[in-house]
Amino acid sequence: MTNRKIQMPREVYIDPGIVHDTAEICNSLHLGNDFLIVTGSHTYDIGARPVIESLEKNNLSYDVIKVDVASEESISEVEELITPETTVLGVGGGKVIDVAKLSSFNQGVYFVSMPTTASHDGIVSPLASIKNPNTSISATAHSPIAVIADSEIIAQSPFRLLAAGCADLIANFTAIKDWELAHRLKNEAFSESAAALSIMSAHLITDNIANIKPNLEPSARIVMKSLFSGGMAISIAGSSRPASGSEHLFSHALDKILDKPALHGEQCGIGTIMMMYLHGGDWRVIKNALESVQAPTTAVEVGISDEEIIDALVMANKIRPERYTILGDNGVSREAAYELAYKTEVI
Ligand SMILES: NC(=O)C1=CN([C@@H]2O[C@H](COP(=O)(O)OP(=O)(O)OC[C@H]3O[C@@H](n4cnc5c(N)ncnc54)[C@H](O)[C@@H]3O)[C@@H](O)[C@H]2O)C=CC1
Ligand SMILES: O=C(CO)COP(=O)(O)O
Ligand SMILES: [Zn+2]
Repeated sequence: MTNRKIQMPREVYIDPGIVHDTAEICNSLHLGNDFLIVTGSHTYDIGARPVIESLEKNNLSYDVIKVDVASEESISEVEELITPETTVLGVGGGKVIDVAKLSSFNQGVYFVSMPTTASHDGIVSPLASIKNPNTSISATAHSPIAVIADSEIIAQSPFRLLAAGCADLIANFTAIKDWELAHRLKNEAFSESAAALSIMSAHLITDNIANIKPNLEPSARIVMKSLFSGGMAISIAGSSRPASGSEHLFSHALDKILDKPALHGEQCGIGTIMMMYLHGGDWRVIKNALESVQAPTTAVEVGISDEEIIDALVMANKIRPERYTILGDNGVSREAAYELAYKTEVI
């Protein structure tokens, strides 16, 4: 069977306090009695505790594992705890959700996505970004059976994380330009509906910038809804193409170079400014939008040196050679990379 399927979550909840209804929601979906909570060291108290309370109140059994990196190793550790009866609950940031998503997919069991913040657009997507020492892959996994996003928990998460989520969405503007280019130059399959949904998701942020503020539930809801529709675009495309282009390759390159990378969305946002310049678009509009949501736009703000920015720009086209972007087959020269970062005020 070669037909491509589009997967979507069956139920999506974006509500304040919804985490306390985890057991009721799982019961209504007939997800059984055995749960594995995949969470992180920070997110255990914030997100996993109320989940545990809900499961215990309803006499559902559970196990807990904490993971902090999205690597093959953490996926194997989680898989060891999964039985055919397990439903995996991924409670945390992007890395936790990717590990929960891929380990449950590998073991053929259901997965519920429970974000504790709105920092990335993988919350509902069927793909998992996995990093190993030499590779950064976008692995095929599955969509969550349900998304339970507690907008109160998300609103109280550090605003830097929400700003990163906005930047990950603003990156869609250059990701779509790259995808269109690959379609025209390399005949790569292109989905009009996925592209339109991706751009609409980015506009949900740029059109609502004045309403995205710290510690406000309605703000968290706007960001979460935009990440949801951005994730749907990835589902329709069946690849991260609508949300990941040259700006993401730059971010993946930084992840390889840096001991302590900045947030995924922050790096992608800075990459979007520079890639919009390369596309001949209005990079200042991107910079202003990022500034308005308090996302960083310069290397200094994220503690990255000029040299590391240049290294990442030069390395970016080699990260996923099969993903054609404005960086072309040969990438940018060191001199051009310097000009690019300098002219866009990144360095
Ligand atoms: N599967 C996909 O389609 C996508 C995957 N990604 C991946 O997601 C990852 C990036 O996700 P991030 O969430 O930025 O990184 P992350 O998972 O490392 O989380 C960032 C930090 O936020 C903390 N955090 C989460 N919720 C919190 C809360 N409520 N209060 C305080 N701290 C909280 C975490 O503990 C962590 O220290 C990357 O690995 C990226 O490649 C990003 C976009 C799409
Ligand atoms: O981060 C993503 C979309 O925002 C997914 O990207 P990658 O496929 O490049 O890992
Ligand atoms: Zn991203």
